[in-house]
This record gives sequence, C-alpha cells and structure tokens, in this order.
Amino acid sequence: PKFGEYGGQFVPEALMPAIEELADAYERYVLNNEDGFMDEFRSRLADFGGRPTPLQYADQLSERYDTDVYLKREDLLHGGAHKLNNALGQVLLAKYMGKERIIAETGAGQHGTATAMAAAHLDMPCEIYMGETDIARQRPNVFRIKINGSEVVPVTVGRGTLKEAISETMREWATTVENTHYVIGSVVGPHPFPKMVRDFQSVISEEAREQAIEQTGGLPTDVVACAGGGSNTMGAFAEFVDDEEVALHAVEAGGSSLTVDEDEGVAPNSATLSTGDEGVLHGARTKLLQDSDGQIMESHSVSAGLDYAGVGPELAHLVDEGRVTPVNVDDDLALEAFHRLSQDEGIIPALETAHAFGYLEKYHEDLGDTVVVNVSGRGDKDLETVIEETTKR
Ligand SMILES: Cc1ncc(COP(=O)(O)O)c(/C=N/[C@H](C(=O)O)[C@@H](O)C(C)C)c1O
Repeated sequence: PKFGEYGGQFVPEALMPAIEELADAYERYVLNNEDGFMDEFRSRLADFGGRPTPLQYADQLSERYDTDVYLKREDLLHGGAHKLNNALGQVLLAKYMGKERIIAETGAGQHGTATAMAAAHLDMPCEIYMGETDIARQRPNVFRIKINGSEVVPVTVGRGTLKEAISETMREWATTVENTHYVIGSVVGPHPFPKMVRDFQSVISEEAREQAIEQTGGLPTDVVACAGGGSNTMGAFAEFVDDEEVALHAVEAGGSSLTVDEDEGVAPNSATLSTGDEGVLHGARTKLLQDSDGQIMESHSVSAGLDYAGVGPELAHLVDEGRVTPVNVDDDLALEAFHRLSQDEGIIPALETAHAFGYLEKYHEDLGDTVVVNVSGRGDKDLETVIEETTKR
C-alpha cells in the first residue's frame, strides 16, 4: 500500500485489526462492487447528493484572463462541499460492514457536516470530534452537525484544531473498533484510507473529464484545485493523471508568510507540499511541516480547511514525480479572490476554494487555454471570518 516511499500503516497495534478489516472491506465492496455496493453508492450520491454537479463556463473570469475558465461546481453538492462524496461512501461502507456507530474529525466543519448528513440519511448514530479553535471559527457548521442529529465532541488538547481532532478520533476508534467506523475526512491516514477516499472523490474528475470533452471537444489544458489534506485535489485530478497533457496544480495555503520561525515551532502557512519534509503523521509516511527536531509544527491559514500540517501521501508522491505542481496562495490573495468570485460570477466560494482562484488571478499567464477550477465548497460558513478580516485590513 505504497505511493513511492509514502503511505503505509504506521498505527498502534490496537488499531491493526480495524485497519485490516477495513482494507478487506475496501477490496470487496469498493474495488469489486460486492453486493452492488458501488451501485448503491452512486445512486444515493445522485438522488441524495444531487450529482452530477455542473461544469460551468465562467463568462467574466474567462474574459478577465483571456482563457476558457470552467468551474466544477462541487459547491452545489448537497451540504455545500465535495466532502459528501467521501462521507456518504464511508458511512454506507460502515453499514455494509455491520458497524453500528460513526465517528469522524473535522476542521472547517464541512467534513463533519457531510458525515452528520450521511449518518442521518443512513440512520447511524454519529459523533464528530472538533478542535475548540475550529468550533469557534466555524459555528454555522457546528449548528448544522447538531441539527442533523450528530454530537459534537470538543477537542481541547493542544491548539484545538484539526491535527488534535484527528489524533483524538483515532484514540477513540482504537477502543471501539468492534462496532464503530472512523470516517476520515481526507486522503490521509493509514492504508486503505488514502486510496479509498481518493476513489470516493474521483467521481469529481470522472464527471469533469466527460463534461470537458462534451463542452470543449477535448481535454482541458489545466486542472486547478486547493489542497488541505488533499481529497478535493485528488478527486479533481484522479481521472486526469494518465492524461500527461493535462497540467495539474495543487494550491495550498501560503498563510501570512512562507518563512518559518524555527524555534517558535509555528509555520505561518500550510504549504506542506512546497516546504514540508518527509515524516509520519496520522498513520502514514508523507510530507509534513516539522521543525529541525522533527516536531510537527502548528500550521496557519485564514481558511480552517487548509490549515493542516500534513498532506495525503499519494499527492506528495505525485508532486515528487513532477505530475502535480504544488503552488500556494497567501491569506490576502485568497480573500481578494473570495470577493472577486462573489462579485464577478455570483458565487460565494469557501475560503479554501478561494485559494484556487487566487492562483488563477496571479498565474493565469502560465496556464493553457482551457482551465478547469474545482469549486470545492460554498462560502456561507466563512461570512463572519471574511467580514472580520475585510474590516481588519
Ligand atoms: C470547502 C473545503 N474545500 C477544501 C478543503 C480541503 O480539504 P481536502 O479536500 O481534504 O484537501 C476543505 C477541508 N475541510 C476539512 C473539514 O471540513 O474538516 C478540513 O478541515 C480537513 C479535512 C483538512 C473544505 O472544507
């Protein structure tokens, strides 16, 4: 289960039975469609989720950049972000495995919301672990998680963001593997999670590839997507990886600056693909932001969803292979892009998504003449933050 030198299963002994059971279920149900699992997944994703999402031509942006810009509208998926693709797949798989309870972590709250929605839809009790810092900055999603009938478990250790939430959820899973499935929120964690989450999210690029050929008569020259843990990026890239002529750009959070203050142990960004080193985090060998003694550093981003010191092992591998170009956009450029998409195209994007549009604004000269940008989510959850940030600047 390796992606070059990344990936693997670096988990405590107590978790191995759960990981092996999950790897077996992944093989049978996701890869071999046993009992028609994938058929049910796709039909629920259509009827409950609202797939396929449009690939929409962006008139104003195309004119502004003098190139054809197409938006893959994952913000129109039920719940307002790409997260439902993975959450629905994993909750349904938990049912096929005979599990009775769901737990998950969340940072921006989109994954937590998606898991709560999927759990309600499939009648499974669910607890969402969320860092206290993130509970404070993503309150609309905290309410949605509760209103969908899930419990929010505040994580108070450390800085109270995603990193601690994932660790806490793994700890809880280790003691409840018998009846509980852990719905991990991105293409991170021990095998089979990175492959499985990528497979559930690959519906994005399956559709986008077909829609691009239908609407433009060929493949796009570029696909651009923002990267936190990497699921939105891997979903948008998966079906294009073998099309060498399609350039793939993963946009990370440049935060407030790329220079790291070593002894502070804090990175003022989350640009893991560009500035991280190899290490083990949350069960997988991958790239992460660590200081000179190998301590995982705190990351930063104006968007909670990109504020993560790690990244998916498969994405790290594709970057090392030169198949994916890692770029980053800082807080200011992301905020500017948030307002531009809202005013020019009538779409309020998630702050995470805004980073992809910041990249388009700054680097469109380097892109080809048909660019697909993945709109990973809508920005309702970020309105308070943006109003605060905009008045502050
Ligand atoms: C609208 C939106 N766009 C992109 C992302 C980036 O997460 P990935 O798709 O895992 O790179 C996110 C990530 N959200 C996660 C969450 O809601 O829990 C995030 O905080 C972590 C999984 C990284 C998101 O909400």
